[in-house]
Amino acid sequence: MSLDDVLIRSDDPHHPANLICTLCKQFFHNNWCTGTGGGISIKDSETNRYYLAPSGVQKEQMTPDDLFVMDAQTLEYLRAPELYRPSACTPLFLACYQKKDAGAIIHTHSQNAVMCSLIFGDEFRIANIEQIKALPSGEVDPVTGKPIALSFFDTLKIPIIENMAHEDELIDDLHKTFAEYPDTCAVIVRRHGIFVWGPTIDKVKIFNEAIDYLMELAIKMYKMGIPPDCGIGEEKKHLVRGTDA
Ligand SMILES: CSC[C@@H](O)[C@@H](O)C(=O)COP(=O)(O)O
Ligand SMILES: [Zn+2]
Repeated sequence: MSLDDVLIRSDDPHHPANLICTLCKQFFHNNWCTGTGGGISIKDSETNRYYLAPSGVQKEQMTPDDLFVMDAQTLEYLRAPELYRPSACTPLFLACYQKKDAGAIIHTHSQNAVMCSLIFGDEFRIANIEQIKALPSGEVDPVTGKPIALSFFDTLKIPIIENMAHEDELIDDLHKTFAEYPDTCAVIVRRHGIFVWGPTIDKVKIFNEAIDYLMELAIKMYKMGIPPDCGIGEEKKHLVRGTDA
C-alpha cells in the first residue's frame, strides 16, 4: 500500500476515515448534514493526525478516498485529494483541537439549532431535564480524574454567536466563547447550525445527540409558553392554555 492508502484504508469501522463517512450518512438522514452542509473531523490520537472532509461535497456520499489528512504537529497536509479543497470549517475545527484539546468535532445544520438561535439571545439555556445528564459539566472528579456530567438540577448553557459570510470569519467569536464559556462543549451559530466537540468521536456523538434532543424540546416548550430554563413545578403557571390538547 502507498502512504496515501495507508492513511485512509482500514477494515476497522472505527478508523477515522471510515467513521467520518459512516456518521455523515447517518447525519444526512437526521437532516443534520444535507445539501453539503455540516461535517465531521476526527483526530487519530495514535498517529496524531486530523481527518477532514472536503468542501462542498454531498457529505453522505463521501468515501475515505475523498478525505484530507493533516499532521497535527506540523499542520501540513499528508493527504490532499487533487479534486477538492478542505472543508471551509477547517480553521474552526483546528481551533477546537488546539484550544479545547478536542478529539473530534461535529458540525451540523440542525434546524433545532437554527430555531433555538432565533428564539434565544446570546445563550441557549435549558434546565431540569433528564437528558442534560449526558453532557459534561466541565468539572473533573479529583479522585477518579474522570469528567463529571451535569446533574438533573443543573442548567445547560450554550453560547450563541452571530453567523458571518464565511466560516473563517467565525474564528474570533469562537475564541471569545472559549474564554467566556470555558466549560462548554458546543457553540451555536445563529441562523447556521452548531459545532460540538469532545475528547473522542464517541463522546461528541453523544453530546451532539443530547444537545439536539434538548434544543428540540426547548422549541416545543417555548411554543407552549414554558421557558426552557424554568424551575421544577414552575411550568404550570407559564403553560399557554388551550394549546396543549
Ligand atoms: C451549504 S454551504 C455550508 C458551508 O458554508 C458550511 O457552513 C458547511 O457547513 C460545510 O462546509 P464545507 O466546506 O462543505 O465543509
Ligand atoms: Zn455550516
